[in-house]
Amino acid sequence: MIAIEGLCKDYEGRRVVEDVSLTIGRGEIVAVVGTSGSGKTTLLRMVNRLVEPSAGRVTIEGEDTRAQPPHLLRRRIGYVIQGNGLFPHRTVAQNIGTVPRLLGWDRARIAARVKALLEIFQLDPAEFAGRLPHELSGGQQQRVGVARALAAEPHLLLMDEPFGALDPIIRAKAQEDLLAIQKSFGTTIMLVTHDMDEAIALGTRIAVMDQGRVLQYAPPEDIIARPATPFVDALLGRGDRPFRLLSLGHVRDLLEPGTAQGEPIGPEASLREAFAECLWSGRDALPVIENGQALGIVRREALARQAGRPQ
Ligand SMILES: Nc1ncnc2c1ncn2[C@@H]1O[C@H](COP(=O)(O)OP(=O)(O)OP(=O)(O)O)[C@@H](O)[C@H]1O
Repeated sequence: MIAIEGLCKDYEGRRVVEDVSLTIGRGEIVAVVGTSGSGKTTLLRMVNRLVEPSAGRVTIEGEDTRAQPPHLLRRRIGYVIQGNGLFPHRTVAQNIGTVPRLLGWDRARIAARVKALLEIFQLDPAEFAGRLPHELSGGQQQRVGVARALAAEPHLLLMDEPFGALDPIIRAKAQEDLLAIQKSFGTTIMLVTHDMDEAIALGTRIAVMDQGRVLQYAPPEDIIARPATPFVDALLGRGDRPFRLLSLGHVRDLLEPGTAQGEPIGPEASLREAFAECLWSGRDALPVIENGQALGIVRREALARQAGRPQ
C-alpha cells in the first residue's frame, strides 16, 4: 500500500499542492484528474521524489520514501511521461534494459526480460530490439516507454499523461494493453490525465484536483453519481454523465434471454457501445454472440434505464 499523508509543495512562497492525503491499495489504478496547473504533476513527482515535498510524507509498504537516496528509490518505481522520454541514441533494447543494468542484472537475464516485454507489447524483438527511438512511430515509442518503466518489475508505476500524444485508436489500444499488463503483473499505478474518459476507463479510483487540493477521491461510479462539489460536477460534463455511466458496464451485465435481428455485439462490449448501436441502427434489441454462440439479447430500454442517475 502507498500512503500519501498531508503532502504539500510550496514554490516561491506559493502553495501548489495543499495537504493531500490518499491511500492507494496494492494493484489499484488511481487516476489523478483536474484542470491545468492544479498540481497533478507535482503530486505525482513527489511520490518518486523528483520533487521534494515541503511538508508531509509518502510511505510505500510502510517504508518512508526518505529512508533511501532518491536515485535508489526511483529504480524501484516505474515512471512514464508524455512523449516517452526515451534515450535517443540508445537502441530499443538498451532503453528497456536501463534500470535492470543499473540494478546489476546479468546480460542473459536482461536480454530475456527485454525480449519478453517486446513480445508483450507486440513489437517483434528481431525487428525492433536494435532500432533507435526515431525509427519508431509515436505509438511504438510510447509502448517502449512503458516497457522500459516495467523492465525491473516495479510494484509501482507512475504515469504522467502517458497517452496524451496518441491518436484515439492507438490510445484505446494502449489503454487496453495497460489494463492487461496491470492485471497480469498486479502493478499499482498512479496516472495523471486530462481526459476524464481515460480516468473512468482505467481508474479503480479517481482523485479530482483543483488548486492544489484533492476535492474528491472515489471510484468512478461514485464520482459520476455523487460529485462532491460543483467543480467535480462541471469537470464531468453534465451532457456526458449518462454515457460515462454506461461506459463502466458491459453487455454481459444486462444480458437477457431472447433473439434479435441484425449485427450482433459481444458480451464484453461496453454498455455505451451497445446503446450507441441501438440508437444508430434504430433497433430495440441487439443479439449477443460470443465465439459464434448466441447468448441472448441486450435491450435498448434496459440500457436507457442503466444510464439514469443511480439511487
Ligand atoms: N519548478 C517549479 N517552480 C515554480 N512553480 C512551479 C514549478 N513546477 C510547477 N510549478 C507551478 O505549480 C503549479 C502546479 O503545476 P503542475 O505541473 O503540478 O500542474 P498540473 O496539474 O500537472 O498541470 P498540467 O495539467 O498543465 O500539466 C502550477 O501553477 C505551476 O506553474
